[in-house]
Amino acid sequence: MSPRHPALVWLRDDLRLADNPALRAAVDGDRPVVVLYLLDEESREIRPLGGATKWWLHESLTALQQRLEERGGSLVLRRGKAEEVIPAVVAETHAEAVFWNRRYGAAREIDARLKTRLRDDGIEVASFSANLLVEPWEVTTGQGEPFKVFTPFWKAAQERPFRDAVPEPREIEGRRADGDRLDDWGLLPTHPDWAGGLRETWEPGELGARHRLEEFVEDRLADYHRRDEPAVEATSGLSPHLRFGEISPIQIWDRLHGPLDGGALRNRAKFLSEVGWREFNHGILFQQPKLHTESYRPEWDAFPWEKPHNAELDAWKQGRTGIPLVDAGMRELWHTGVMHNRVRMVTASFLVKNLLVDWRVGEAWFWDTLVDADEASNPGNWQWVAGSGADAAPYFRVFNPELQREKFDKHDRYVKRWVPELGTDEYPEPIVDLKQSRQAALDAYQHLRNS
Ligand SMILES: Cc1cc2nc3c(=O)[nH]c(=O)nc-3n(C[C@H](O)[C@H](O)[C@H](O)COP(=O)(O)OP(=O)(O)OC[C@H]3O[C@@H](n4cnc5c(N)ncnc54)[C@H](O)[C@@H]3O)c2cc1C
Repeated sequence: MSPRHPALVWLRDDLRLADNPALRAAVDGDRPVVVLYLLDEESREIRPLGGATKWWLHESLTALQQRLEERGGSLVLRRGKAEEVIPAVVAETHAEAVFWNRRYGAAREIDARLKTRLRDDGIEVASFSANLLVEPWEVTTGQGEPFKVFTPFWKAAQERPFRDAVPEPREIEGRRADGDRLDDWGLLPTHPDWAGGLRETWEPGELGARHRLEEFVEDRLADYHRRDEPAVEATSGLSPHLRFGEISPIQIWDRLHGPLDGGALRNRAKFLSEVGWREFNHGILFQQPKLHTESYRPEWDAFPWEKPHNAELDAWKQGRTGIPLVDAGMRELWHTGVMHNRVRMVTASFLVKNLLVDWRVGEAWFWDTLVDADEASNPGNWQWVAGSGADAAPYFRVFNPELQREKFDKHDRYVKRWVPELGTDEYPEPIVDLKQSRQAALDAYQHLRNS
């Protein structure tokens, strides 16, 4: 009998066994399966991971490796340029098929080129919808154009039929191949090890994602109407799990349409609409793959940003601006790898509007420090705050961090958690006058409109 040739499953932002259409297709094909994760920091279309997402990736791959092994599979780790490594692994393993789940940023150009090349070599290649509820090209206006405004987008998206979740394989006929040792990739910080707060906060991996979803639905969804209050634990904390595809939005959707009690049921639509913003941002990324470098609305590239003042920028990054809500948020980010959504808006607005720093500078800091940093939602939201994005907040809407604090953290519970020295001599004076800097921002905006 001739040897059976394997199928290669190339995992990217889909580090899960359940509802993984590419993995499922390979297992169902009655062939041995090589499961590969490739760390590509070299291809032009790839944006290398920041420090916090590298930490997460290490932990998530460790968890995935274990789950694959429990089912008879294994995880092959390779590093390098996708267009060199994938054909090399195909050749080494004599794979006759390659499967992957789609991505939506600039890297899809790599996928398109590889698909053509492998097919030319006689390899079966298939890509799957896995990480969004609907494919961006399926949700269009009556004129067939992509949506630029969230509300009609989300309405149209929900009218589309969603795919069914696919079951997790119970057994995998794994085929081994040469690969790297995860520890040799150096994804974890060492000197200094700044990841203590991340370890305290998170359980990366598919099982962690499932626990988080279940715990949210059972304990916190009923409070989701208080999601804007940073001291209340009312949101899901699912963003990094979604970022790495440890859980799919279809799994979330299905769970939210399963058993729910009254309070949770009342908040379901609002919660799902936030998941809808993730879809919307991916649609925007699909239209504009250079979302982190170019303004979605090109006229914004003429905005007169100030050259960042190093001392001010450091104060912002380190949470020493003398503006309590901004400082609390920036410290939460450094410690936990996330920041509450409302506080993200406030800290971003402060940088872009009160300090007049180009949104790209803040986006890059978040990219390095957020565990949920993703190519669509990070630049999409920064551009939303700056005013240059799709369905963006108008530029003249400058968040007043003191009013936001009064409204959403009335008793300073959140601020005091992160800024315990508030009210003592140790706490710095504000680095800018909020009123004057707001006016300077409005003047700069007027300049853009007149130009
Ligand atoms: C300046 C700025 C930068 C941001 N950068 C990111 C980022 O890199 N990655 C990221 O996932 N989110 C980003 N967000 C959006 C949002 O802050 C986080 O998704 C949210 O705080 C995650 O917490 P949660 O999972 O508890 O959210 P929940 O309220 O429980 O929401 C559920 C899910 O919906 C999605 N979601 C919620 N709000 C948004 C939003 N505004 N845009 C897109 N998706 C959303 C997330 O996947 C989230 O996990 C950013 C927001 C701002 C203002």
